[in-house]
Amino acid sequence: MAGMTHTLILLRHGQSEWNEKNLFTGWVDVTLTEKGREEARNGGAMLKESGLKPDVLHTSLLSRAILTANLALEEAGRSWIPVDRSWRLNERHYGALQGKDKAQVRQEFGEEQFMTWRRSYDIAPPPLADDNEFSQAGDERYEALGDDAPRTECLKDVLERMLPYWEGSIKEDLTQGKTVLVAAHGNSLRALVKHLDGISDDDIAALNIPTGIPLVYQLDENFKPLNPGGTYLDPEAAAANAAAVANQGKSH
Ligand SMILES: O=C(O)[C@@H](CO)OP(=O)(O)O
Repeated sequence: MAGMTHTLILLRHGQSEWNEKNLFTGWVDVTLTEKGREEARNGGAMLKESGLKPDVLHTSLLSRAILTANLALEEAGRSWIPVDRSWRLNERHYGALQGKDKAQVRQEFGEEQFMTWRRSYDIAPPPLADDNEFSQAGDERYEALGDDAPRTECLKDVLERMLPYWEGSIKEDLTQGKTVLVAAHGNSLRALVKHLDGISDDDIAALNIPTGIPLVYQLDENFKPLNPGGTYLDPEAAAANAAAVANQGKSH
């Protein structure tokens, strides 16, 4: 339909137990802290207040995104909407860094290596061994992936595995005129935002997504943002929270 616009809402999960402890998380399935639950409910209240009404939800297979979406939608009075979940929306697999303290990694390997692992576009941490306590090998939710299940990922890998889901399931819902809510993770959402806004491989390093604050995109008929960068429903809180994410590993 000519002139058709689409509404896409991105929501990063609220604070997780490992965000609080400052540990690299990736595919480890940790739950939300009480603060994270509160952030999720606040995000839902912001949605309600804005008048935006998600018609369909897409989440990763990780509990922190699922729980965040559930709490936010309950608050917004829309728990009933249909849901689609995919590993393609999962957080970046953090390889051998999963379970490690960010400040300790920074201290041991230095600022440059730490930031290369955290924010470079195409350099992944070393792979995580299958017998590591934080490995997902053998986790039934990834059974269908077989040997293709990642053991580490860089942001480029995340973008490449996320795109088919964006191009397929999400665009399909948007094309049907549905308001789509995507509840996912810091790095899977960075990948999606990079794609939507055409951010360069270098510039994406500086972009951080805050927890629990809905980021709304209005897209034109070619899925190009009419509001580049999207619009946070609470821009002030989003800026402060994103700065805190950027500085993780620098304290304690
Ligand atoms: O640990 C992780 O999985 C991510 C998100 O919490 O961290 P970072 O912001 O360092 O990429």
